[in-house]
Amino acid sequence: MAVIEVSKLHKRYGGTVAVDDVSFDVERGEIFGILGPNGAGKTTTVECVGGLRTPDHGAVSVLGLDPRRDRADLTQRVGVQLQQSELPEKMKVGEALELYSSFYRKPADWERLIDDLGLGGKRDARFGKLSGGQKQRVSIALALAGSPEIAILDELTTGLDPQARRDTWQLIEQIRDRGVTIVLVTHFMEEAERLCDRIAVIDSGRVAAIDTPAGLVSRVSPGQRIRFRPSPALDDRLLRDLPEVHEVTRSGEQLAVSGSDGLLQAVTSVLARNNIIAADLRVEQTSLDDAFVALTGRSIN
Ligand SMILES: Nc1ncnc2c1ncn2[C@@H]1O[C@H](COP(=O)(O)OP(=O)(O)OP(=O)(O)O)[C@@H](O)[C@H]1O
Repeated sequence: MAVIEVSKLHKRYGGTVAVDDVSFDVERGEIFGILGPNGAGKTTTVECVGGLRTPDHGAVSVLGLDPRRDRADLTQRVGVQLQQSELPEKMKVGEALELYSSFYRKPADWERLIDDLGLGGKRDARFGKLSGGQKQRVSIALALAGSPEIAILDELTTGLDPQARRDTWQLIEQIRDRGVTIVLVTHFMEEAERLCDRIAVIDSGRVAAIDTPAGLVSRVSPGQRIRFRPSPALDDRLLRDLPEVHEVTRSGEQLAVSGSDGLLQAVTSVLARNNIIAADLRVEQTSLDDAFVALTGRSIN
């Protein structure tokens, strides 16, 4: 059952069209990713979903409610953690959670929440003294303070080190396991691939595709890519002439050869016949990065 329905959403700021005819549905219980580069319109989209912005056109329904008209009801049922949510530096973690919980009709047990989020020892710590990862945990805790059915999390792991990012991913999975539907805005491929059940790829305000991570990857022509350093150096034409080879690119001494199934065998046979050793040989499968490039014509970064 869809808990969020967005249809032909459109929003412009002066001369900039930020969101251009965006449509998608989010099913109950899933982690739905909104993936795109900076400026793609992701934040504007989720702000419209959360009732924080008014679309110019289009329809948004969240748990059957209109986010603008029914804002008071919606805030009781949808937790929003937006980019750069900052608390006063001197505020203590426990004070912030207690205050936020008081806004809700059915608040979560905030003491348990801070324990669950690994912040038990930080209850009396001031927000300004926390690490980046701890601040993110507090902002997740605040988004969950009202026991929401849906949590909207925007660029949650930007600025975190790889370990803190992985810890945050685990947390998000735990939150989903409790039955909360999650909308996750991100520009990290790995994050989207690891966490999301489905992803809307957004570029320049438009939806380029919506699918599971595996479904997005399978839209790109299936094939293989191999990388190696030929020793001695090799004339690229030997490889380009093979029917299995689509493309040969060179970066310094390293060659990247992409092509269809059977590529590895065809290339290694040519190398063996010509007494060429393939040093540092790696075989790569098509990734979400490749899918993104194929869908949008450019890399996310
Ligand atoms: N309040 C605003 N006033 C004017 N332009 C805005 C405003 N907010 C966003 N924009 C512009 O709208 C476009 C979409 O911005 P938005 O923040 O929604 O994208 P995003 O995908 O979330 O990017 P980021 O990841 O950098 O936040 C950008 O070109 C941005 O500069």
